[in-house]
Amino acid sequence: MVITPKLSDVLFQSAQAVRQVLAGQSLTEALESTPKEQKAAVQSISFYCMRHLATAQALSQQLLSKKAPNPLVNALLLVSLCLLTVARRPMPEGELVHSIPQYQDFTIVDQTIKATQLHKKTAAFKGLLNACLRRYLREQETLWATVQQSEEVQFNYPQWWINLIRKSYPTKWESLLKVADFPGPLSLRVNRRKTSRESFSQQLNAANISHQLYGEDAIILDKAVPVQQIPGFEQGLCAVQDAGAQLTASLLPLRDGMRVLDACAAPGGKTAHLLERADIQMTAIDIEPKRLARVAENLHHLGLFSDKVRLLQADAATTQPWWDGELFDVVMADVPCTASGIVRRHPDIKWLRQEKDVAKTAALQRMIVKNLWSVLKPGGYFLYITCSIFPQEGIEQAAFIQQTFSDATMLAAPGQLLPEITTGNLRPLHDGFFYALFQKAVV
Ligand SMILES: C[S@@+](CC[C@H](N)C(=O)[O-])C[C@H]1O[C@@H](n2cnc3c(N)ncnc32)[C@H](O)[C@@H]1O
Repeated sequence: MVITPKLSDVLFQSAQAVRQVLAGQSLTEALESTPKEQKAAVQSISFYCMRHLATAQALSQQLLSKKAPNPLVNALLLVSLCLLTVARRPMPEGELVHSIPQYQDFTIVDQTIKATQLHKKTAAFKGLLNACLRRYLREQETLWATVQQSEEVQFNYPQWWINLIRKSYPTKWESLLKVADFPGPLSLRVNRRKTSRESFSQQLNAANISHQLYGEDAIILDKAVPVQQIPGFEQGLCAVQDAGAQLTASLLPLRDGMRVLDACAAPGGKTAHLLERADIQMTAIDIEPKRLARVAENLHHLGLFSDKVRLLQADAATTQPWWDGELFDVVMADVPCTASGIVRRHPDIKWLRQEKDVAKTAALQRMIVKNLWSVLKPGGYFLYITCSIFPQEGIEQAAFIQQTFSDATMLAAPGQLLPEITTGNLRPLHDGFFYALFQKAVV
């Protein structure tokens, strides 16, 4: 029997998650403490709030004469305002309903007031929230017109981010920003070790899951379904991975027996893809032990773990103490970045990043690259990857690599991959990535 959680409980838990993101935690981490039976509903509402946070914040400022009395009251008001404004937003072409349910206005207000009773920090402010929400319903046209003056509200990004994208992409900045309004499609990578893409595609057809093929190994579902409904998912026939992230394996000239270093591996999507494609000696490192544990889990699940795989918790910016002194044929540097290319899947990133993080992250990327170049064999391949669309982390880093290493030759690679909206389709097939491939000269 499916138990539908009470909306008041869901609103309260969503407010808890939003409050945690506003305090600096990622939404994924914040949702870890959500009760299981409320998880799906809370996830859908809190993700929606992250997509439309600037609008809700601007409306809330109009409604409150001063700062919210505490962060939880603030978050509950933001969540309610997000839900009250669902009907005003456009939907992707061909979709009849939003990814979150639409409730009647009076239901949202009533359930928000009930939610205030769930915590002592909100209970005393029932009257305040009631007054704000009722005023929103009375004056929404005027309030909406006022807040819409701001670019932050129009695009639901911090102003520095809007400015940076406009400066970097003067002809397509608006569509690049709008990409984050809707979740990305569910994309799968077919595990070549267990099945072929053709046979897997037939299994999906038999299960009435419509889809399209992309690149060499990807399958993009026309409509997302829970992964448990995907045939063979539990058996590791496929894994969830954005189609843009799957270009990695096609770019590298992998051959059996090669020594490959995946220098920033967790959670292991690209590690797994390379292991599906060739019998390589894989060293996968990551600085975060908790994230590294997920690489192991994912490789086991997909049947890719063997004595040819070494997983090490290590810092890619130094060779001490993890490197055994033997050079690698291939180094893959999927470096830590702002993740500005994947905001439609992680909309909390827009609010967690700060302008200063761009330069800080770019500096770390350079340290990592400098170190990793030293462990690459002459004649070996070096693939630099980020899931960012900021040029400081992409094209400018590729130029840095060329200038810094006189023995680096740049080979053909996609460069900046943008999640572009094509005519009418608000859901690009892949996220934003940057790929640059180099070969080290043989001296
Ligand atoms: C973009 S993610 C990698 C995604 C992964 N390649 C995949 O396809 O699943 C970047 C990773 O770099 C790790 N990281 C950050 N700083 C690092 C460092 N100094 N050394 C090694 N790993 C680092 C992070 O913990 C994170 O898991």
